[in-house]
Amino acid sequence: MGLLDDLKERIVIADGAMGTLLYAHGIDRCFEELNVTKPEEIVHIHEAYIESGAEIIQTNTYGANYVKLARYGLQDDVKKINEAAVELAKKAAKGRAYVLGTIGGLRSTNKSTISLEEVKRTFREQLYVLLNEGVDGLLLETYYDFEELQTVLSIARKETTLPIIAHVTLHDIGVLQHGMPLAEALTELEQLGADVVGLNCHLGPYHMLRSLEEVPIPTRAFLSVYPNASLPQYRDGRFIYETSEQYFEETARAFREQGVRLIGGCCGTTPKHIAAIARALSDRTPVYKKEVKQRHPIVVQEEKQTTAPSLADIARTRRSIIVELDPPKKLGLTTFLEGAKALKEANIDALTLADNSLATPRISNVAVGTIVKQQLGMRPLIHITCRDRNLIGLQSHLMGLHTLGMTDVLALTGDPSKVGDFPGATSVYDLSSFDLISLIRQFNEGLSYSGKPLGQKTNFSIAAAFNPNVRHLDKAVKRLEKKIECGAHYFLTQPLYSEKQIEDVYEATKHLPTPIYIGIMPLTSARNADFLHHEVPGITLSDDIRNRMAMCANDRVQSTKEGLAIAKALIDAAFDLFQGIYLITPFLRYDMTVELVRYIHEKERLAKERTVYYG
Ligand SMILES: Cc1cc2nc3c(=O)[nH]c(=O)nc-3n(C[C@H](O)[C@H](O)[C@H](O)COP(=O)(O)OP(=O)(O)OC[C@H]3O[C@@H](n4cnc5c(N)ncnc54)[C@H](O)[C@@H]3O)c2cc1C
Ligand code: MET
Ligand SMILES: [Zn+2]
Repeated sequence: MGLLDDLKERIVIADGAMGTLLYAHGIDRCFEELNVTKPEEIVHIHEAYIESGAEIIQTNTYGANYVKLARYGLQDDVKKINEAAVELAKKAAKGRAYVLGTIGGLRSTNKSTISLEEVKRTFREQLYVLLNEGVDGLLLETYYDFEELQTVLSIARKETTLPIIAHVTLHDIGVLQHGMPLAEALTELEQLGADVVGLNCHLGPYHMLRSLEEVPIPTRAFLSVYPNASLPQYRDGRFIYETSEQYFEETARAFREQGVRLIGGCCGTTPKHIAAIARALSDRTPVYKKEVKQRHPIVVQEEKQTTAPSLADIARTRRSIIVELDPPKKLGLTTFLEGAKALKEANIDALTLADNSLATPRISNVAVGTIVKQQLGMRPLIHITCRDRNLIGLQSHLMGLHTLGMTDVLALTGDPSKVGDFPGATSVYDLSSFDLISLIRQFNEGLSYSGKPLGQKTNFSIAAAFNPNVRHLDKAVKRLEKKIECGAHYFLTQPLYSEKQIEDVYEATKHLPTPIYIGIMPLTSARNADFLHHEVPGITLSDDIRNRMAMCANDRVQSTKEGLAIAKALIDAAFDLFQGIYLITPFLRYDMTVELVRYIHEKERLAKERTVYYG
C-alpha cells in the first residue's frame, strides 16, 4: 500500500507549516539552513505534527534551492541542505508517516524576475537530490505563477513515478493570477500527470472553501488543500497569524464536503490545527459527489470608445509631432503653462509628461495632465513608471487615469531611485515595463491584474520606450518585439544625436508593425552637450557636434541657434523614414521645441507642395 492507495480509500491528513512556526520562535534567517545547523529542532517539529495526526510530512526544503539559498550565501549547499532535510524527516517519521520532498515556487507576481530557463535549472538541481534520498513523493507548493508550475511538473513527471502533489496558490477567490479560473488550472495539472492537485498558502479556509465550491472532483487525481491559518496581521514589526483550532475543526468538515482527500495546513498553522483537522475527520470518510457552483460569468461593460484616433493611428497615417514638457521640479506652473500654450499654438498632437524622470520628484504628471487637458484642451501622454508604485498603486493609478479620461500612456520600468535626488528611496519594481504593458492591455479587456472584472473596459493607447543607445541594437529590437507581444501599440525613442543612428534604427525596425516616434532633444549649451556625452549612459555625441557647441562657449543666443541647427539636421534625417517625431524640451526651454515644431510643419507643407507640383 502506498500513499495513492490510501487516498483511494479515505481522507489523509498532512502536516502544517514549518516556516512560520520557526519564525514564531524568533528565527528570522534561512529556515532551511536549520536542517544542518539545528537538526533536532526540525525533527522535533516533524514529530509534533505526526503526534497531532499527520500521516504525511513534508521535508523542510520549501526554499532550499539555488536562487533562494543564494540570498543567504548558501547557494553551494543545495545538496547538503536537501539531503539533511530528507534524513531528518525520515528520522522523525520512523515509518509512521509518508515523507514528501517539498519544492516551492520561485516566481511570485513578477514573471520577469526569473526566466523559465533559470526556473528549470534550479528545480532540477533540487529535484534530483530529493529523489536520490528516497522520498515517498513530491510536493510542489506555493506556485503563484501557473506557467512555472506547468514547467516544473512536466519535468518532475518525466523523472519519477512517485506520487506528485501539485499546489497552486490563489490570487483571489476562484482565480489564479491574471484571472485563470482555479478549476481550469487543476484540470490542466491533472492532465500533466499530477496525482494530487490542490491549493496552499496565501489565503485561509474562507477563501479556499469558496474557491473549491467551483471545482469539480477530479476524475483521476485527488483533491488537496493546505490553507493558511488566517490572513496575517502585522504587529510590532512581526507577522502574526491568529486562528482558533476550533475554526479549523469546522472548516475541515466543510472541505470534506467539497471532495477534498488530502488536507494539511500552510502558513500560521501549528500542530494544534492539524490535531483539530484530525479530530474533525476522525472517520476519514470521503465524499464522492458534490454540486459544483458555477462561476459567475464576467460581465464587462463596453466603455464608450473615444472617437479621437490614437497616437499610433495618427503616426500610421500622417506626420505626428508630440512634445515632452516635463512637470516642474518646483511648485508653480506659470512657465510650464506658458510653454504648453505656445506648443498648442504651434499645433502639436500631444504633450508628453514625464513621471519623475531621472528619479527626481516633480509635480504629479496626472495633476499637470488634468490641467493641460481641461484648461488648454491638449492631449496629455502620461508616462508611468514601475519605480514609485507597487502593484496596488499602479492599478489605482490606471483606474484614476481612466476616470479622468486620459487614455494615452507610456509604460516604463523607470530610472532607478539611485540615479536621482533620493538615492536611498525604494525602487518598487513589482512589475517591469513588460508586465506593466500586459497589465494595461488586460485593463483594456476589462480585467484587473487578478482577473477581477473592472466593470468597464479601459481604452488606453499604450506607448513603450525604445532605447537605441545601446551597444547591440539587435538586442534592443528584441525587447521591442517582446513589448509588442505584451501589447505595446507604438514606441518613443531616447533622444538620438546622429543621422547615421536614425538610419540604423530605421533599418533595424522596419519589419515592426508598430509606429516609432524618433526622440530629438535640442542641445542648449556646450556644457549640456558634455554632460549628455560623458554622463548619460548610452548617449554619445560626435566630435563634430561637441565642437560646434563648444564654439558657442557661453553665448546663450549662439548656443541656442547651434542646438537648433543640429536638431533640425536630425529632423531632416528622420523626416522621410518616420512619421512620428518626439521632441523633448530641455529645461523648460519651450522656445526651442516650439521652433522645431514650426520647422517640421513648414517642411511638411513644402513636401506636400512638391507632391502636388510634381504629382
Ligand atoms: C521615451 C522615454 C521616456 C522616458 N520617461 C521616463 C520617465 O518619465 N520617468 C523615468 O523615471 N524614466 C523615464 N525614461 C527612462 C527609462 O525608464 C529608462 O531609460 C529605461 O532604461 C528604458 O526604458 P524602460 O523603462 O521601458 O526600460 P526597459 O525596456 O523595461 O528596460 C529596463 C532595464 O533593462 C535593461 N535594458 C534595457 N535594454 C537593454 C538592452 N538592450 N541590453 C541590456 N539591458 C537592457 C536596462 O537596465 C533597463 O533599465 C524614459 C525613457 C524613454 C525612452
Ligand atoms: C510559504 S508557503 C509554506 C512553505 C512551507 N510548507 C512551510 O510551511 O514552511
Ligand atoms: Zn504558506
